[in-house]
Amino acid sequence: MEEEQVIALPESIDMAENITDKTIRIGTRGSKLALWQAETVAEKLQAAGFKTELVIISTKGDQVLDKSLAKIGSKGVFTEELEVCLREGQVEIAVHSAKDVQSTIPADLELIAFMEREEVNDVLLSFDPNFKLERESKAIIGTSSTRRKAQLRKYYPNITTAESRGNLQTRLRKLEEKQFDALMLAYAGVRRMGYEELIVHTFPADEFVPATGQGSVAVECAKNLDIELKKGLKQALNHTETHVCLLAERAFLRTMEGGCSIPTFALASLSDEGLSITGGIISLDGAILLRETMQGPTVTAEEMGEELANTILSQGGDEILRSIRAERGEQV
Ligand SMILES: NCc1[nH]cc(CCC(=O)O)c1CC(=O)O
Repeated sequence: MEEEQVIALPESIDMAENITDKTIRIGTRGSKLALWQAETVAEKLQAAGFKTELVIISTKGDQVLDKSLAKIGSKGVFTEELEVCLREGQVEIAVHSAKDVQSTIPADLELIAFMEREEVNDVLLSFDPNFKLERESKAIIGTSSTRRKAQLRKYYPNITTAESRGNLQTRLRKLEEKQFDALMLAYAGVRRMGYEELIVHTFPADEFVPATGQGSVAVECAKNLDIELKKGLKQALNHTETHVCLLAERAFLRTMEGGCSIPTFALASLSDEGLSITGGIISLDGAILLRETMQGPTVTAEEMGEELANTILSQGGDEILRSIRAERGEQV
């Protein structure tokens, strides 16, 4: 006897039709790099069947260009206004450079995806193709990052740095105007903007360990967004390997209570043996560098990040943090 054929529509198809009915409004900053990131997210979502719309939102980090980030205050300068829109339901998701996202995000919001990471290195750009960075170089390098300044002071003691806040186009204009000889940036942004031909030096990531999250794009949403929709978005956007690495790095940053204007750094990577994370802190003058590497199974990513931070703090990292905060007149 023939078996009766029951053709049940798989639940997932049903669900997919439902969640893709709604247009996903994507909140983004308006800089060229931010738009590149948001468009990449939109393309991935469209490939998964979603309809998308970009909503451009200006942040304090875009508006205040005459102060370094350390002076504006490190918390959420590039993310706060986007988070307000998530909360008020004006957008379903917000897209950020993972590096710009605070280590602890507000309780009513969550990070649902980290996109596949680009090469993590910092690079130097110059309009002079013969520009060479040597250990004794006396060049002026444009950067406003406390981490990059401190690392330069350690490894290139004769270098001078000059401020270079603003979006990548603004910084390139400053380079063009010869406000400095070379401009230091994350390779990820340079690549995404198509400025690779100006690269004259690539810093090795073991000396110039990047900032937490460098090279990855983070996607944030309100916690109370429809759970099936969240699942669908995560499936379309999240890169599992990058996610694991960022969990470890972000746990490190959270435990260090660093924020983006403190010269901490962390970089995790995956291999057959599991997860490896290198991280630490450097004093502003580059004189004291604390850096450690830990290895372990991927399931312990967050614990490893925390343990690494506690190790660094107990080796004198807490002292470095205290003196940086005291110098800035913050409460210690
Ligand atoms: N804080 C600015 C910022 N946020 C993300 C990037 C670059 C792209 C990335 O790392 O994802 C940059 C510029 C830079 O550091 O050169």
